[in-house]
Amino acid sequence: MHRPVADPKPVVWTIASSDSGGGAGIQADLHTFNALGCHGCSVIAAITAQNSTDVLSTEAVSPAIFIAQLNCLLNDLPPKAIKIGLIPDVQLLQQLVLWLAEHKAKHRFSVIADPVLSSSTGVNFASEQLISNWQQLLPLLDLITPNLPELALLSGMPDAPVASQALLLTQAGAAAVLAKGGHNPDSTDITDCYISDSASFGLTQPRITTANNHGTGCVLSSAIAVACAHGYPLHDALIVGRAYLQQALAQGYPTGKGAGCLQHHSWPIDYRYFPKLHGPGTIPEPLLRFASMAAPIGLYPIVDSVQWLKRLLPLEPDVIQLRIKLGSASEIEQQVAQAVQLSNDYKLRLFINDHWQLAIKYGAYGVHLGQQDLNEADLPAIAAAGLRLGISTHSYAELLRARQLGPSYIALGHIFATQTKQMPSRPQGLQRLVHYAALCRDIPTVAIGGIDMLRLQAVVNCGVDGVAVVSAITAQTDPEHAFVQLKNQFQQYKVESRYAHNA
Ligand SMILES: Cc1ncc(COP(=O)(O)OP(=O)(O)O)c(N)n1
Ligand SMILES: Cc1nc(C(=O)O)sc1CCOP(=O)(O)O
Ligand SMILES: [Mg+2]
Repeated sequence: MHRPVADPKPVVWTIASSDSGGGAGIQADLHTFNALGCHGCSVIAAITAQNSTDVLSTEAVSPAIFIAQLNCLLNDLPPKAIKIGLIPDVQLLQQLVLWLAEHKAKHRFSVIADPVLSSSTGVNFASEQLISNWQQLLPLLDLITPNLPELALLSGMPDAPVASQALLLTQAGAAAVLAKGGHNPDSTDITDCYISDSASFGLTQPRITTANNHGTGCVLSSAIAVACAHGYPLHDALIVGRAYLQQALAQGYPTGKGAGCLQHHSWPIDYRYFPKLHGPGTIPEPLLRFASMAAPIGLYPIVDSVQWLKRLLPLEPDVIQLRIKLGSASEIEQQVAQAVQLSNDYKLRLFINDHWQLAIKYGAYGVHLGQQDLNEADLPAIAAAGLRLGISTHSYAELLRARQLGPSYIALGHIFATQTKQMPSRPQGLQRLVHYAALCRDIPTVAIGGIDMLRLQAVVNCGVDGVAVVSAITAQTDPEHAFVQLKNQFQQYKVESRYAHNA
């Protein structure tokens, strides 16, 4: 008998200590790995006798068994990512620095470290020597996630602004720092501050006031490590980590007499749990209102000339886009003017790609803009003119930025490899499409990139409202026939997928 071959689960390690109370440490890390679809392995540095109120005692393992765990796992279960947590022993931390220096480059795993220098129950694990060892670890880390007291200990500049302290850790070798703002008692929101060589931004969420908060740092760093192991870029891993933590906190439960635990659940898809991004090109909340799409998007052909519009408009596309990349300014203007006139004649919804001034001037139904285009466009003018706005996205970070602008639809790309355009990002694939579409339940979505008749049903089943295609129509020997087939199949798959969801 043949069994279906499942995709292998990425392997993630936690190098940390046991929390006998089950809410933090190795125990919380393994729950997080499992809930987010990874296989967890553990390298135990110490055993703590701990309950919900106190850490009563801590005993580190011997260096021999510490190294034996690392080496035996590396031989058989090499990690895609490693999370480092509490290592309350100078000798073990020194061993770890040497071990990572020897193996990290060759095995190319990500290392995310939560420098647990004190427990939430008030126990201080930090000695001068331990802090100095953490400083030696910095150049081996892809990300370090200190809270504010830990950041102060590691930077040695407790009175400097958070961003300056975080910058100091990057100058000492950490590839990136997420300074967690939860210990700032004055705010109803929590803002974490991210700094790397190439970027800095903030992630803000409402503070969840709860006594069930034991292990938050462990869970956040573990969730970030998992998202890295699944291949998400670090920016997106931070977003997934924050959303997972917020969801787990919102559903936390009491245990003993002290702090309760977080509820481990599943991949976060509820927009409520996702952070707001602050940084260049972002606004925290929609300040503009773009007109809505009025009717579902459906099959969405993208063409590069008025000639193509003349061929397809009589076939009544649900929505269509004119995407011109070549020609002089006056040629482009002429094409846009004719295209809008044609779309009015057929009473069909036409989006103009990139050329938002011309779209406003000639009164198109909408404008489609990419992330780069957004930096140059006058969004208030587009909204004031009553045009719809579609925005391209290729990651969680871009998706949150787009959502915060309140557009009429969000494009999710590129799902599969495409020959039509050079893409700087990797294909997203269907699993990510499911997550992105679920995060946009209240706003129409369009999948784009490498979609053809064979892939249409799988894409529709991911829950998108529309599917945008270029070559599946324009590169076919009979484009009109291809369009009609795609449109009909789209409708049929949509009905079937709705039926399947309701069954
Ligand atoms: C529906 C839809 N999705 C994505 C794009 C791509 O827009 P952008 O990222 O601005 O890239 P260019 O199309 O300008 O090359 C799109 N046009 N339409
Ligand atoms: C124009 C464009 N934008 C993309 C994005 O992901 O933003 S993918 C893409 C090309 C889509 O062409 P085809 O259907 O031939 O693969
Ligand atoms: Mg563009």
